[in-house]
Amino acid sequence: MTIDSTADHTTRAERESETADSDPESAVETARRQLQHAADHLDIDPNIVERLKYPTSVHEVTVPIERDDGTVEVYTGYRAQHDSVRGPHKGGLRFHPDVTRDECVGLGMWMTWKCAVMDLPFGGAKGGIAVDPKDLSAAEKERLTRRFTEGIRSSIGPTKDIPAPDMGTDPQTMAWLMDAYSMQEGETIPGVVTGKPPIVGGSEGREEAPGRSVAIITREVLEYYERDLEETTIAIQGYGSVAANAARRLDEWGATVVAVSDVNGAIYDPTGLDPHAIPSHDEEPEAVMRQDAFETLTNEALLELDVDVLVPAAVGNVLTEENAAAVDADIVVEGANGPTTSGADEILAERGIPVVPDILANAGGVTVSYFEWLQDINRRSWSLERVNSELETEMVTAWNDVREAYEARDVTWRDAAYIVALSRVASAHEARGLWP
Ligand SMILES: NC(=O)C1=CN([C@@H]2O[C@H](COP(=O)(O)OP(=O)(O)OC[C@H]3O[C@@H](n4cnc5c(N)ncnc54)[C@H](OP(=O)(O)O)[C@@H]3O)[C@@H](O)[C@H]2O)C=CC1
Ligand SMILES: O=C(O)CCC(=O)C(=O)O
Repeated sequence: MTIDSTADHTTRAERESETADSDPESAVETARRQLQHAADHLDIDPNIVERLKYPTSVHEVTVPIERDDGTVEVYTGYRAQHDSVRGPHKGGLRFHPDVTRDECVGLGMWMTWKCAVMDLPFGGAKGGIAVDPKDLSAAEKERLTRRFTEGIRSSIGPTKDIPAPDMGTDPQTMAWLMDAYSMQEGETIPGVVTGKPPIVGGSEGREEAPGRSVAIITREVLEYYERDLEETTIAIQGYGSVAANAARRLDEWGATVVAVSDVNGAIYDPTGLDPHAIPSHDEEPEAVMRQDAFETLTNEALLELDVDVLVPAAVGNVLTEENAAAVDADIVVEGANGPTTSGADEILAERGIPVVPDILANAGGVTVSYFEWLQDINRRSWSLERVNSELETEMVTAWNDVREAYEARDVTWRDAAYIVALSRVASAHEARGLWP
């Protein structure tokens, strides 16, 4: 079988993009553009690139649940599996009102590159349910998670596809998923999901890992540009799992975190906030704007603060063609997945503002998920010290791989990370033969 991507006709990706012309750029469009951009720097089979623009499969399930008042509400859930040439599909589950099929496909593609840039033996996937978890009681969330797990049960498993937390989900959600799956399979199978509480096979350090990796990569990029972490001001959008942990680590390491935000807006203090005194989203949703603050700002204004480092770590598509010219940070480190549209990427590159991409910066989450999966298989847990020490090693190794690609070619940091990832994925496809 061959995929003819050179013939004079539009590709499926182009046709799909045309239908979404008037909408803001979707995650899958951004992901495809980024893939093509990086592929243009590499001598790889264009058929492999064409194949990688699509998921292997997308599961869509109807998720009816009984609300606490006895009525039934019906939600839609997805699991998009992008590529598994290097190992089982891996990636988070998102509970958020904006979840769509295309978003899951785009986020699943990013997981493939994220696992490859970290050299983990996983492919990429992402899933979610279009729901506002803040509208549900804990019991309703549990019923939703169990019903969704039943819907996707045949396509997940420790050697097939391993979900994990993402926006709107947490260790408790993962424990319910593990229990629902294990009950149906007739045995306890902790390795079906990562990000669980340690008492049921979760790893120490998993929850704070994506934020820790954002902090490690921020430290490395500052060193690369010969900047002192202790003289660095940082604005962070969001205050969830990724943002709060990044803020706390960076603060402990001597940086000055001057702004953080929740869905309602941002707080700002040019002399520095105390990230440990502000409850994270998991500790108390929407708590940021309830803090006493030197100044409050909108989320949009946070992105335009004059700081050394800007870390968008909440939702996607916040840096766009409309505001990229107003970004006043010297460096952007992506904590969220897909915070920068392709148009914004170009403007920031023209302005000489380095953007360190999500697939490297927040990859600590999936890396410790890999450690968790190993611990589950071996039925032996690691200490927090071991987890953090191995995470540090993996992050610095990946940083060095990306830095070498960056120095070897005239490319952006995003292209450099894609070059590392795509080379590994494409080589695996070539070695296995077309088209696993
Ligand atoms: N969790 C993980 O393991 C990983 C997550 N990521 C990515 O990081 C990002 C954040 O995820 P995570 O920290 O887990 O999410 P959480 O659900 O823990 O937190 C989300 C945070 O974003 C805030 N928020 C929600 N909507 C908006 C908005 N429109 N504008 C500004 N802030 C908003 C929330 O505020 P409020 O409290 O008011 O709701 C909350 O502080 C996502 O892009 C996710 O895909 C990446 C790697 C791993
Ligand atoms: O831990 C994982 O498997 C994936 C986490 C995730 O969804 C992400 O890194 O975006």
